[in-house]
Amino acid sequence: MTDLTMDLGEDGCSAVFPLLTARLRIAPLSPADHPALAAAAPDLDLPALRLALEEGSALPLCLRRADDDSLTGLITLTRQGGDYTLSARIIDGLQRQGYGSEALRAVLDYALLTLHLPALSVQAPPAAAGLLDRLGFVTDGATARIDTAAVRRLTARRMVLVSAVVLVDADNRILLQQRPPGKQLAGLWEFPGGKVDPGETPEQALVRELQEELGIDTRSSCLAPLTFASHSYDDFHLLMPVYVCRQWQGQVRGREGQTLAWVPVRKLRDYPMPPADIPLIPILEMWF
Ligand SMILES: Nc1nc2c([nH]c(=O)n2[C@@H]2O[C@H](COP(=O)(O)OP(=O)(O)OP(=O)(O)O)[C@@H](O)[C@H]2O)c(=O)[nH]1
Ligand SMILES: [Mg+2]
Repeated sequence: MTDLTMDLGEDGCSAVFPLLTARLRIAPLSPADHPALAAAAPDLDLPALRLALEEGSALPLCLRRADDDSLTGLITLTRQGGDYTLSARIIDGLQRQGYGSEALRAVLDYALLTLHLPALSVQAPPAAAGLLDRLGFVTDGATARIDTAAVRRLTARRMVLVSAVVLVDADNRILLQQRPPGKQLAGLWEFPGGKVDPGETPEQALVRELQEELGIDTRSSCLAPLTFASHSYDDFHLLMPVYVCRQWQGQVRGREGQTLAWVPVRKLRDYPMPPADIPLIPILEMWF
């Protein structure tokens, strides 16, 4: 039998949570969630959920929007004997916006491929049949069930290699650029860089991208490996080597219409970044 809360430390922290999706942060229910949940879903028995969480027999996961932290829903994994069930609740007024499937993909991935639960079942109202079918559930009467193989098929993603660079100026500030409207993750602040083309090394890709995006010249020898990001987006897995560069020629300018900002490392958290970049912040805080 699996302790559903095994990834939670004594302080409720964990290396796994929050699970991040394109729009959501998914984290175990905490007392700070109670007021919003009680207001949005008064029928939920919050004390019982907290007790089950403390006993390790249930893992209630709160869904909050990453941009404004507003409550979106609750997904609960429950152990009953040797069986594991799932229930999902999207707050009234927020249904049919894709939050359910976005969150369920991440939670199924976590439950079956990280916690290694063998299978999960869900009480399936007829209205959810289409969604559950798309996710890979097999319906039998009022119950739908999904197993590890189906979740692997659901979450299989192509690997995309992207090189990025932390450009550091003489005042130890770091260059961020804002993703322009119309692109994926528009409005978020990222490190310059881009996809590695076939036949290119990650360093060659960066030298090219820095010229295309910022109009500056540098060389592979000026790019020192710093760290990497590895993150599953809904439709691909991003693997992103991150370099640091302090030497280049030319004046940095946004050649693709993007807004630029030179940011002292202590201010990085003021700039909303793509989920893949969040784990990079403490590393930069340590180094700069
Ligand atoms: N450059 C860059 N890309 C990032 C970062 N973080 C992150 O998730 N990505 C993701 O990596 C993917 C590729 O980046 P990109 O859009 O810059 O690729 P690109 O320059 O080749 O652009 P293009 O495909 O529009 O020609 C995007 O989905 C982007 O959201 C980051 O810090 N820098
Ligand atoms: Mg780019």
